[in-house]
Amino acid sequence: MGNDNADLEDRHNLPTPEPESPSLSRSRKPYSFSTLCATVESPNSDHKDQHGSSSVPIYQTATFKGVGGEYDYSRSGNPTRTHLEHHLAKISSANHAFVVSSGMAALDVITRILKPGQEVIAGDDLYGGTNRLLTYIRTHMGVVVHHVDTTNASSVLPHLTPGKTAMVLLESPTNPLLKIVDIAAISSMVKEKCPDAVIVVDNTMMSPYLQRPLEHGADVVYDSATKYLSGHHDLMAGVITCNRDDLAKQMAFTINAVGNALTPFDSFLLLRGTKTLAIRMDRQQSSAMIVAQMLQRLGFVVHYPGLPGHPGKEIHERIADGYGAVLSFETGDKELSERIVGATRLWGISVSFGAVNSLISMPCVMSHASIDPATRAARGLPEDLIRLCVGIEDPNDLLDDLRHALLNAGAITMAANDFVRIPTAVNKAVEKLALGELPVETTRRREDQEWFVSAPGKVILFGEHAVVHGVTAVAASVDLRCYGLTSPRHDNKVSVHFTNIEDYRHEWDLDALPWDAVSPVPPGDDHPENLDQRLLQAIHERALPPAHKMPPKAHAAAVAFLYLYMTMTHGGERPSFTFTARSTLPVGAGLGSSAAFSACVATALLLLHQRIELPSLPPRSRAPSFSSPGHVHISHQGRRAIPPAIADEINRWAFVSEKVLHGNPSGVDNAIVVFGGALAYTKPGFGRKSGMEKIHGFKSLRFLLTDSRIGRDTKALVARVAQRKLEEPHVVNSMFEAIQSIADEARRALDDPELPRQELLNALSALIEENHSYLASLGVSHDTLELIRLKCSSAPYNLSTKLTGAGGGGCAVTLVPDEFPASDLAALARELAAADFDPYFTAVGGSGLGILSPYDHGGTARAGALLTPPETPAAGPVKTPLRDAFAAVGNEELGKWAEERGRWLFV
Ligand SMILES: Nc1ncnc2c1ncn2[C@@H]1O[C@H](COP(=O)(O)OP(=O)(O)OP(=O)(O)O)[C@@H](O)[C@H]1O
Ligand SMILES: C[C@@](O)(CCO)CC(=O)[O-]
Repeated sequence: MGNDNADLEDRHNLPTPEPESPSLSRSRKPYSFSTLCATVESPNSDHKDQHGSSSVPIYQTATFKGVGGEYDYSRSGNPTRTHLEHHLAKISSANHAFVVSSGMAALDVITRILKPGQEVIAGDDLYGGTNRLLTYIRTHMGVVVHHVDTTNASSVLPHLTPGKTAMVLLESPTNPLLKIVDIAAISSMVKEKCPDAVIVVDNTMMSPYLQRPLEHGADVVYDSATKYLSGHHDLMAGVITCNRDDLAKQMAFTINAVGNALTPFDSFLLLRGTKTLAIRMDRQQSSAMIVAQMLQRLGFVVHYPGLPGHPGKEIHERIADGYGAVLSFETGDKELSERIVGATRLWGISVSFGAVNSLISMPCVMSHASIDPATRAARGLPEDLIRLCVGIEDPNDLLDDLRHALLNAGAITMAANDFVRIPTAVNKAVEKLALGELPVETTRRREDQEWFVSAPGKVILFGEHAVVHGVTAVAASVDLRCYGLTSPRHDNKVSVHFTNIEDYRHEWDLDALPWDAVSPVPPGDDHPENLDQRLLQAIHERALPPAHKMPPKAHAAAVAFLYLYMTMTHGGERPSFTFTARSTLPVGAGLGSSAAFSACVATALLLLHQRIELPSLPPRSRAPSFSSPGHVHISHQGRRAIPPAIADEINRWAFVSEKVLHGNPSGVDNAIVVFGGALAYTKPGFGRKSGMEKIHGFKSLRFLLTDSRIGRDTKALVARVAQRKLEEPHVVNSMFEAIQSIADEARRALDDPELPRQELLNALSALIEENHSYLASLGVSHDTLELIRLKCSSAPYNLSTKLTGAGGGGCAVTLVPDEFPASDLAALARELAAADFDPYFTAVGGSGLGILSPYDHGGTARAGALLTPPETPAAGPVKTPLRDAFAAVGNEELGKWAEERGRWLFV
């Protein structure tokens, strides 16, 4: 037994120390959630480690020596646990946090607030263990428990009895049906009628990263920390947070009295797990969305609040910051579900969720088996329900394994090179569709609305050409964009309209396309590394006029469009629409017009072929106020409105289009135009660390871009360099090595916060000159580019210039120092224009790919900005509210006009 004398007991009533975290007291901008997670601070100066250990030590001791110290017995208090509790209070924005031995122990502590005769209102779709404990307190403690459908906030009202209702227990989203409860609405309703009732929320499905119910009226929140908070399924723990001192005091008493506080070692493990909560959760929920989309596409009834048409989506987005990583789906047949679960290999069959590894289960036979079948049926819990808890594995592996399991179990089959669902006797999805029970959004065809997308161009500062051969390139997006608009047609035709290329139009009868030559890529799969030559040949020979009979640029663009259209087709769906492209970028001038065009085509086709699901608007709870309706660039807390998994998918398909247009692209152009900002990009397969890294400090730089107006062909120039490398490998390779050093040095300089500004600019200028001289030696400069260089470098300008992109004409980029006089810049621009060049001043490092949100009915969108309204019947007259204006608006106004159409979601 511990020392329970009154004095000590008093000390342990409120063991959570007052947070002295700099994040709370500092006057600077508060840290974002992931930073708070990763930085564990001492609760107060008494807890500073004497040796300065950077990880909180495990005080693996039951007792502490001495009298009158802060700690005496680990049941009552332990330094490792104190650190953990302080950390959890900090990330939960709570005044008090307690950690106990499991999530159920947390609920046990909370329900001990109740007294016989009092009443509890709880949801009817609760976790089985919660249900079991509530049944126990009902039968053993004389507490009355009402189960109501809390997804309908007003269902709580009839059971609210002042003086009797002591607790309202909520869970959102519910597990396993992912129903959404309006925590905020219920809280205010309860507070009004029964101000003494304690509102308790089980937040396990979300974790404090995605939802903090204390901010929405809850009094006490608990999490099973066994799940997301720890993340590794290597401990059991429960967390209780609250702001009310009286409740905290009561619960602290119970924890000390019953002795269920978390052990020192588990406290250490949990603290460690919590540090990576945000990063795990980001990955897990983006993969969950991909899995949910695939299952929905196959025709299963999927429960996931991130899917359009989910009944609680809007409420959830108001309260939470993400959709979580648990979803469930119905197959229509319990035995089929059992076969599916048994056939997975990567998805582990297990109860629980929240770990880094993915799990699959059937709630009715596992986690919810403790609820009797009749009650399950009464609460609408389908016996065939499969729950998926998505981990951090590669999403493609997860999709692949699930598809195999569905295939092996006989839930889907392969037809016309695509997976399709095999109807079951009790195919609830089909029944619901037939009965019109599914929400309109789910049933409305994508092609019946207009989709408006855009992508920026790019400027390569260092490493073009060499990047194709494995050298790192440094590049940034430019603020000139390509726009793509799809407008519905109902005549079984698909057409393209390239306004920048002689206003070229072409249409195809969908049935007349060379379908025999296509090998579609199933949704979720990657396009093979090499292009399908058979399809390319068929497109050239059977789908388009000979190249010399149409503008060559339009020919190339049409081939890329059709190649992607046909390769993405699946499930026999062939959407009929017009794709219109317009660009404020000069086409074929080295500013990535092809990559921007490719990204627009890829995005539009992924949407129309239902291969990506557009996220709805970012949750509003912590979103900044959008000063401009056109820029929902960062949704909130540094997370963006288009999730990384979707951006990756768009980037992969944009790369395929680039391959069609360019032959052997490095991938840098499409990466920049999709992800925006500034990147150091290294192509994989050359023994160097590949991938992309964000570069900071680029946005503040100013550049002048000058179009030489000499047309050139990137494909031919890239091929020329490859040929030169074959002929003189030593010479060319040593130039590539030198360019690699230039890129490395530029990155180091840009990343060095201590480097004085002037030194940075001097270093970049020297590197620009050096890089250009290697490109000239590679044979990709041009007389006009040398003339531009000469003009810029002569007095009084003295500016450094290099070619950018493929060279051979196209654009030059000139670094403009901060203090460069505006009058000189204007004079230089005049001089360049007089020599028949086109100078551009454009911002760099801005937004990447954007999609005009189709969900924004009203909001900040201006009147008339709606896309096809929801009531448009699927087969009704074709509505194309954007199309005519898009084609007609002047080039100068295009960017502004696009911005004003509504709310843009960006990568
Ligand atoms: N707005 C557009 N409409 C239709 N096709 C376009 C458009 N913009 C670019 N393209 C396609 O991309 C091709 C231009 O690619 P190219 O690589 O030669 O130029 P770039 O992308 O501007 O330069 P770089 O690749 O060096 O950055 C065009 O020939 C055309 O096929
Ligand atoms: C010339 C090149 O390096 C850049 C074209 O913008 C080609 C590529 O990277 O694909």
